[in-house]
Amino acid sequence: MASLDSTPQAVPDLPGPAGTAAKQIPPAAVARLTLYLRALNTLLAEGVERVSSESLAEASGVSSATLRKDLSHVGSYGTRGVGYEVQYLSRHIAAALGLTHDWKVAIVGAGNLGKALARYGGFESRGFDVVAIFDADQMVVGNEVGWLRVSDVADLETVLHRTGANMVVLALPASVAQDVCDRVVAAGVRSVLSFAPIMLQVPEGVNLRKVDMATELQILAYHAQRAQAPGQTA
Ligand SMILES: NC(=O)c1ccc[n+]([C@@H]2O[C@H](COP(=O)([O-])OP(=O)(O)OC[C@H]3O[C@@H](n4cnc5c(N)ncnc54)[C@H](O)[C@@H]3O)[C@@H](O)[C@H]2O)c1
Repeated sequence: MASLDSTPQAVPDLPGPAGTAAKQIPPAAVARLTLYLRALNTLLAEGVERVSSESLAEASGVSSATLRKDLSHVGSYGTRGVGYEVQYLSRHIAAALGLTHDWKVAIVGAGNLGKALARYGGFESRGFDVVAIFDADQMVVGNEVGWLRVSDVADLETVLHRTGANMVVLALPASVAQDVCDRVVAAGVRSVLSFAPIMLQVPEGVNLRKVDMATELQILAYHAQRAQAPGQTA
């Protein structure tokens, strides 16, 4: 086990005030940190103050060795025989993931997907405030979605600026996604999540993530048919 020390102190790889980590955390570790954070927040809600690496690893579905290695990226080592202080570690991970930053999310496209996302109540508690939703269809503009009113995409730049949106979700047809993405980027937004089934181009310095459920389903289908094939195990 690595040397163990849970004293709350400044660590070299904690994020700066803008939420940018001084040291790059490997993408797979970033994904697992979100799992640890969820488990820690459940423990916090239950009033648990300390947790062993074994228990936290089990609650997150990883091995304790992986957990300890991942946590070394955020500079939190826990105390041998005592474990991790739940609130301290949760704050550390949230800071490393940039979740102490004030994230304001705008959704472009108020169709089936955009409306469902805007109405989902689970983003706010995870640090994401949905501040605007846009559409181009004048039959949709002005409609209420949750507590928001659909803005005209013609006013995209003005509304992004007024609301301080710093993340944009594209829930648009593929045919218009690149044009809208270009406008979003030109308006100064540096984080874009796209559901549109098309490869988008963004300049360097802009983070683009694509969600493709169809691809995920295809991967599942591949594993399912392999598991069903005679002589194969899952
Ligand atoms: N990746 C995934 O897992 C996944 C899952 C579902 C849908 N999708 C994709 O997400 C997108 C949205 O799906 P949906 O079911 O909500 O479609 P939808 O047709 O219900 O909604 C699209 C909305 O975009 C609006 N729109 C069109 N052009 C626009 C523009 N220039 N500016 C602003 N708004 C504009 C339309 O008026 C419409 O309201 C589609 O591209 C779909 O293929 C992806």
